Amino acid sequence: MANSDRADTAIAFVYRGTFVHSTQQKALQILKDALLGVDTQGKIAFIEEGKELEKLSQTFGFKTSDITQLAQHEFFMPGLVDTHIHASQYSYAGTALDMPLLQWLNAYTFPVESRFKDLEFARKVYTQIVRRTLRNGTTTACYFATIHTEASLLLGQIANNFGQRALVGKVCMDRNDCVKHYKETLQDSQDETCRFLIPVVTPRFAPSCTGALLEQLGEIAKNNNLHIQSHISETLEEVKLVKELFPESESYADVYYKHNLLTDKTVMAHGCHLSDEELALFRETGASLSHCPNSNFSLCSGVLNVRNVLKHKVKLGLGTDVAGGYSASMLDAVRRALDASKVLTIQDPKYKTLSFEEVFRIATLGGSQALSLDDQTGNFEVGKDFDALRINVAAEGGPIDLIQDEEPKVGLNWLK
Ligand SMILES: Nc1nc2[nH]cnc2c(=O)[nH]1
Ligand SMILES: [Zn+2]
Repeated sequence: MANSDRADTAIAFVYRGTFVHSTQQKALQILKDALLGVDTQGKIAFIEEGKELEKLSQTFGFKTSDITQLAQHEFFMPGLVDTHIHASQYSYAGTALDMPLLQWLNAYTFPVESRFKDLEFARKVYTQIVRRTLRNGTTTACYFATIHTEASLLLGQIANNFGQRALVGKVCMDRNDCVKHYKETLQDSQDETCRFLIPVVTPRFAPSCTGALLEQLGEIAKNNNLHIQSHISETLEEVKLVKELFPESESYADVYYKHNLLTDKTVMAHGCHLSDEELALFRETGASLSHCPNSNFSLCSGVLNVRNVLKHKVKLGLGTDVAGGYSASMLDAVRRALDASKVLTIQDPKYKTLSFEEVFRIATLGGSQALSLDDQTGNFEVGKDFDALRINVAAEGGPIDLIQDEEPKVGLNWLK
């Protein structure tokens, strides 16, 4: 839209100062002394250099006295996007990390998740996780809830009340031999997914679902153009199990592909052990991956080769994967993603370690692309929602000690 068209929309806020974000071309762009206007719909009306003030105030009809000036040590950045987090597992985050995935699910996860039929318990945990992630700077989250529809709806309501952009999945699973009461019938899973208002179609992962359920979920997603989320190739043991359960499929990715669950609105967590052929299938279908390094280390699952994912041009976001990941902070996910990349460099010195700038992009713009929300959020482009964090690196009592007379640097320490 041209500025002259945008001028028709009333401006609600104008900010002047430093803006830090990512674009397709630049992993990290720092715009100093920029002017950003937000219209009454919360959308970015303009972002231009400060020297354009006169022209902008005439075009958009705001007074210079209306401008909010950021302080020297403040900047705006896009809200962080957590592309994979189990809201229902928050109550035991930071504990129970002494087993690999399949045993961990049976020993800790399923018993806790089965408690979410109790709406008061659900309200308590879901309120805490939404509050906590917002405090950590997560403005968009793609949540797994549990198999309980009412509690899953409650999570959506709580996120909405707190102003967090949330995709919420009622977990679907009609196969669970370990905690026998924590599963649904095929019919219930299908009916309850349809009853759920803004669902992300959420088969837990292939081992928890019969082929018949995967088929139904693929149909529901297709007929309603819905987002889809699940897990894939997190551990080698899981990959082997999927081979046994779905012998007719060529690969783990093929199981989802055959059931219409790999689409351009699909986000799959982990993918540590995907082959190049499977990555090519992701690229072809437009499906994306959520990299969850804290979880991958904590459950000893594997190390995702992010360079290879990017080389295959597969959309990629970051996830905390609470409670496989022990931290609900996306800043932690950024740090762990860098650690994971360094592990690969230690193993093979020719491996090009990810830069901080690249991981910043994956945590913001990459996440919004992975969730197919990049027309609304992810960076400061005109027409997108103004979805931002105002960072003050010199905040009273904050975690950073500034060295005087130095230019503020953008690094890993701006959020705690
Ligand atoms: N990390 C993780 N992996 C899974 N695979 C299937 N379910 C889960 C889960 O709850 N957490
Ligand atoms: Zn997960």
